[in-house]
Amino acid sequence: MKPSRARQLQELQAALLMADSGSDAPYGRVASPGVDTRHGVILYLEGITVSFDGFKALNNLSLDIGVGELRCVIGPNGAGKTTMMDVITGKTAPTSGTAFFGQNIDLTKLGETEIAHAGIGRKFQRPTVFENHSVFENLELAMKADKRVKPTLFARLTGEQADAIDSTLELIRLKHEVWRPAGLLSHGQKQWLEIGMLLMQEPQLLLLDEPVAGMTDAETERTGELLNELKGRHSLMVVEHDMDFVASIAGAGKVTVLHEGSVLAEGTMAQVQADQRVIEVYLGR
Ligand SMILES: Nc1ncnc2c1ncn2[C@@H]1O[C@H](COP(=O)(O)OP(=O)(O)OP(=O)(O)O)[C@@H](O)[C@H]1O
Repeated sequence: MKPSRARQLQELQAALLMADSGSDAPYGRVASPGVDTRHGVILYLEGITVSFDGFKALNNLSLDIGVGELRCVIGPNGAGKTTMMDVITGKTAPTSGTAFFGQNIDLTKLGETEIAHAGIGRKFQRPTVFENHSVFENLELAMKADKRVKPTLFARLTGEQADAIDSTLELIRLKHEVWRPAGLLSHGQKQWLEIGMLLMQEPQLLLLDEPVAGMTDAETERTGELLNELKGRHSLMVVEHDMDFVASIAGAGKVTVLHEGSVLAEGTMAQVQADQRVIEVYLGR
């Protein structure tokens, strides 16, 4: 017999809670303690060094991201992009340096789950959606705990909850797939759904690791539009290898080029593309 929807929701919520307590928890759960962004900066990294047995994966890295900014980060293999995201999300402790979320939240003193709760969402390369459950259920389950519907048979979404799901569906272009099991979506649609699940947590800063890897050209283009729609409402850091994609979404915004664990160059896409050091270490390869 098919399990009831209430039962399915209970199981899913239990799975999410378990994921929450684990070190790889991708989604935050509780209200942000309040990020002080009065200076217009959402993320400050200063002099961050990460040494692995003496090898510096990050070497005195400094970088700021403004509130509402869409920042693209590029760099050749081994430049330190993943390590930098690991530091921001509390997965890796820096050997030295400071990392602040807004003015007041010292990321080096928090664990992964606390950082997710504080308002930093991370999208890994591979989509991790609940394949047997519909697009709607995936979004419903990802909703912040205090806003989520109780898993009872008679549970109803409030108007506010329904609106949040509806506007996210619109944003991630999955309104026409709302009852489709997530496992039947295309790769690109799964990636959008996972972005939607992160958005249900209302993060202030979203880190996206190669969001268009494996996507078709049409999906890539739509993802670019989506990220530009998110800009302003959220602050975004997009780590990408696909230069054409970065060129298409960066607009007049800043692009940061990492190399050997440090910032090699920073500026508009046109500026970094014209930078001789960048051409040598990355674009020229
Ligand atoms: N746990 C670790 N122990 C030892 N060295 C590591 C560890 N993690 C990363 N490194 C090294 O640190 C450097 C930076 O790695 P990182 O994965 O951050 O680079 P990346 O820019 O994300 O590369 P890619 O584009 O290939 O994903 C690499 O030389 C990598 O081999």
